[in-house]
Amino acid sequence: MSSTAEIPRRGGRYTHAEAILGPELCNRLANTKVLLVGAGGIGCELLKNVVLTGFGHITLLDLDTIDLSNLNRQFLFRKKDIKQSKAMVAAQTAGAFNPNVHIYPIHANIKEPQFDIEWFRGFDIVLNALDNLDARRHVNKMCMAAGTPLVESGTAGYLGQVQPLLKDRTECFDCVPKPTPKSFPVCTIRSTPSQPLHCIVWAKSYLLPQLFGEDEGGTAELDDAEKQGENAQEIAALRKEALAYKAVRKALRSADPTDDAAKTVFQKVFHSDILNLLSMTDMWRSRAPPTPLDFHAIENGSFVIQEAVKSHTAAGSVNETSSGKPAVNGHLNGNAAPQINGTNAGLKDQRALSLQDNLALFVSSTNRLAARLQAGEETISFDKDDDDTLDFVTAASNLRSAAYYIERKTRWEVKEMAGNIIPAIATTNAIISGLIVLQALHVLRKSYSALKNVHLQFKPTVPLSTVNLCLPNPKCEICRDTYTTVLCDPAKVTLGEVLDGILGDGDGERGGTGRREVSVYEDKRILSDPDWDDNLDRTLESLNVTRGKFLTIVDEEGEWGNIAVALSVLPANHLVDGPSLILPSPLPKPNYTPRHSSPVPPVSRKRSAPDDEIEELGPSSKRPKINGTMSVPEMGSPSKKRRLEEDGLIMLSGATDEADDDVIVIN
Ligand SMILES: Nc1ncnc2c1ncn2[C@@H]1O[C@H](COP(=O)(O)OP(=O)(O)OP(=O)(O)O)[C@@H](O)[C@H]1O
Ligand SMILES: [Zn+2]
Repeated sequence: MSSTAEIPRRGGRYTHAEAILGPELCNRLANTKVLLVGAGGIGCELLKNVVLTGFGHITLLDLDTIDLSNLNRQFLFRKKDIKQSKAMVAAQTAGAFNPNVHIYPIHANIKEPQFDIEWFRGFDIVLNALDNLDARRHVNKMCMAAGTPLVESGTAGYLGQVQPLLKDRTECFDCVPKPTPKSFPVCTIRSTPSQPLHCIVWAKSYLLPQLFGEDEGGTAELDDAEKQGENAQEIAALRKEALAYKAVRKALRSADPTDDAAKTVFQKVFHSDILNLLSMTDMWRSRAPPTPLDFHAIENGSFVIQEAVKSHTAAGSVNETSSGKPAVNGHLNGNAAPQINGTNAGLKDQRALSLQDNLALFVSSTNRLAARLQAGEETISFDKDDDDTLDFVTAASNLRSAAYYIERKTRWEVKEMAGNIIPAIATTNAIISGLIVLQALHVLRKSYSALKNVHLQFKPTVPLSTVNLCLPNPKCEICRDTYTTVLCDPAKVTLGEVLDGILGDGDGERGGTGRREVSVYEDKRILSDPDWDDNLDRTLESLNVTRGKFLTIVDEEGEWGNIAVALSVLPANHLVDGPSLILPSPLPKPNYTPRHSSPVPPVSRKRSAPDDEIEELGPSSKRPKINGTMSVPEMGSPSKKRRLEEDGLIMLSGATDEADDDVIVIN
């Protein structure tokens, strides 16, 4: 990106901007480099704003292509642009609004390795216009590492928020833990659904991936459920059921036209699996047992769903024939009124579907998805804008609902629920985008006291509220780490070389914090600890630690703060026979907080705890949480656990153990 000196901006299109911003900032904007991440609902509005305000160099990044459903609010796109890159089209459309600005569109995922810390350092400010937590957290971490100011934003229906995030001055995005998305116990989803959403989650997140996703073969979800104390017998039955998917997956991938793959799937999931569950009589003592579905009976309209009387049911049994006609004297218990195919008016998607309709939709969508696999698509995952997957989830969830006497949903409702959709409102996006630019201008002016968290709220009399910014959370694992960068060739440099280089000898000219007991992590993977050095002689590349990733060095004694080492590539003009590793200068010096005023040797400290039954450990919150392949208890690294166990100590882990996070009980 060039930083050409621009001609001073006077008059014309900048008259108003100059009057508001003042000549200095107005001119400075011409050379300002801004990164805009996301060209969706907020992104389109925001791009228009930054272009018209006169930000001179705008890099616009988005991974997606334009979809029909974007056109109602992403006004830089037209119908002819569908399937084109959002970043490219948005740049082209908005570029015409102001010929003095340069827009550099990138069609890519912001998490790709080339967008490393050096790349983020190249911007004066980053503006997020994203729609998911994962990408937001990634950009937050990169901005904290690079020291580049970030303005975060989000909208949901009528609500919106803008939050400026500056390293060391304000909270970062991760200083406050975010609520985890709503989840359900595995057994509710897999055996005992009681709400439409349970069946939709089952169809979208379990059945669709089992049939059309990657062949994982693993049952990690069930292992977790077992650990959490869910019904062991039920888990065993579910394991058996999961194994039986192999044959069904094969049928879907076979090109044999005589194969009735959709029927095979139906038989397994709506008949055999339900029969299996019914054999577990204990499960149905206090709840109504589901009804196995019958393909042919539904097809010819003779299938009757009959639920045992529930205490709150108004009268008698609840019956429905598969064509949708009420049978006997029943009406559906709280269900969508049974509708006969085609008789209820309204849009196609909002039509209530009879059992027969759902069966037909199930067969047709399964066949369409199977044809896609056979045409070479390796895996298919849910996308609310992909009609085949939406039809499949609609039909499968409704069939399951029928088996469990649960209200069925229209395709429209399933789309809303499966896509976690809160209707996007263009006006909300427009207001939030305006506020993002106002906050960005405060950042560029360095008017830090003017920075605010701004909320758009559903209160007609006070639509906007502001909150003063908070200081960083001292325990934050993202913005309290000390960041540094090494430039290296990961194919040649070993983990040990980086570690020794970064820690230095502690008192020599190079500085550093010296040799000490540390563990090294890459994201959630542990790569070494004081008692486990097997990886130190391995190259970074062989450990899959490459450009764009971070090595986090954690002091075993919890006295030094974490060092996060960002990996970048050697400069373009680096000599071929030059060193493969360029260390930062000076070396990073994280905060040092001695835990005891008079140092006590670690071993004697452990041994001298006899009558005190409890020993305090360093703050676990400083450690990256581990829940990847190598599972490490939250309270310490594997070596610490090993050492303590050798000393006859037991580490508590798991939610059921009744002890403080930081407590070890002596056996
Ligand atoms: N990791 C990422 N890298 C780059 N762009 C991303 C990333 N994650 C999300 N985005 C982009 O952020 C934008 C968010 O915009 P928005 O919330 O309007 O979503 P949308 O996908 O356009 O609309 P909807 O979800 O309602 O269909 C999208 O264009 C999306 O492609
Ligand atoms: Zn933080």
